[in-house]
Amino acid sequence: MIGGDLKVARRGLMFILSSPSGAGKTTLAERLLEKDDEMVLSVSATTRQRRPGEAHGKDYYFVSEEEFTRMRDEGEFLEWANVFGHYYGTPRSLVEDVLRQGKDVLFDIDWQGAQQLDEVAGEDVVKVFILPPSREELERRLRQRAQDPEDVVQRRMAKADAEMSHWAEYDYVIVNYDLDESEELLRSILFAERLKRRRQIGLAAIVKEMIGEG
Ligand SMILES: Nc1nc2c(ncn2[C@@H]2O[C@H](COP(=O)(O)OP(=O)(O)O)[C@@H](O)[C@H]2O)c(=O)[nH]1
Ligand SMILES: Nc1ncnc2c1ncn2[C@@H]1O[C@H](COP(=O)(O)OP(=O)(O)O)[C@@H](O)[C@H]1O
Repeated sequence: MIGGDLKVARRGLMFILSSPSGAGKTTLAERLLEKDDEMVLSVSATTRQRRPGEAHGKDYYFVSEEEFTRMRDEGEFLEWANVFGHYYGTPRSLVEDVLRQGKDVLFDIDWQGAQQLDEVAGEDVVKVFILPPSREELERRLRQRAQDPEDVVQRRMAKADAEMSHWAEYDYVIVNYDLDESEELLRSILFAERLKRRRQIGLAAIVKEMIGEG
């Protein structure tokens, strides 16, 4: 809901975060979700291995290639892509349920997923690209995270340029220098997008009553 005592319903939005691996999108997504009860994370299916500390059904649905293929062929994904040699897909059911409630869905997906969602749900999609301050800092963060073996870190750094080359397809870009600052910037984008006139439902009738038009 929006505003103080004035309760205006709204259309839920599809809030997409993309970035090269290590730039900070997962951390920022978690911070956004912690403090916002009108937003739900879209949990993707993936064939990549679970990292230490990751939980099935929370961070991802970790599935076999066979299961992923079955889900894809049965149309269970809103979008899917092969990223860094593994499959990732967005299950359709949760997204549709959350949007129907007028709540927002947060997506941590790559540029391929963002393109596909844009095609199917354009005006409900808001896309934010997170850039690292530099390649050196990106590599430092990937290593500091210590969730990937050396060969994976190298592969993800090699792919970073290709990922970042899609920055101009996004509505907003945040250079993630400082986490606290980036979190506030991201939240300000979200709040502004929620207040867009075309996302608020029933305003015409409310204003009409307020200004006493016959
Ligand atoms: N298209 C698409 N990309 C996804 C999905 N889930 C995760 N990704 C992307 O896949 C890439 C790898 O994700 P992950 O293995 O968690 O590594 P991370 O980027 O280091 O967090 C990232 O760019 C994610 O945004 C999905 O459902 N669809
Ligand atoms: N602004 C920042 N300054 C320093 N470290 C950061 C910043 N943003 C993220 N990190 C750290 O960088 C690592 C990668 O962040 P993560 O959210 O996993 O990136 P991604 O999901 O984009 O791969 C994590 O250890 C995270 O705590």
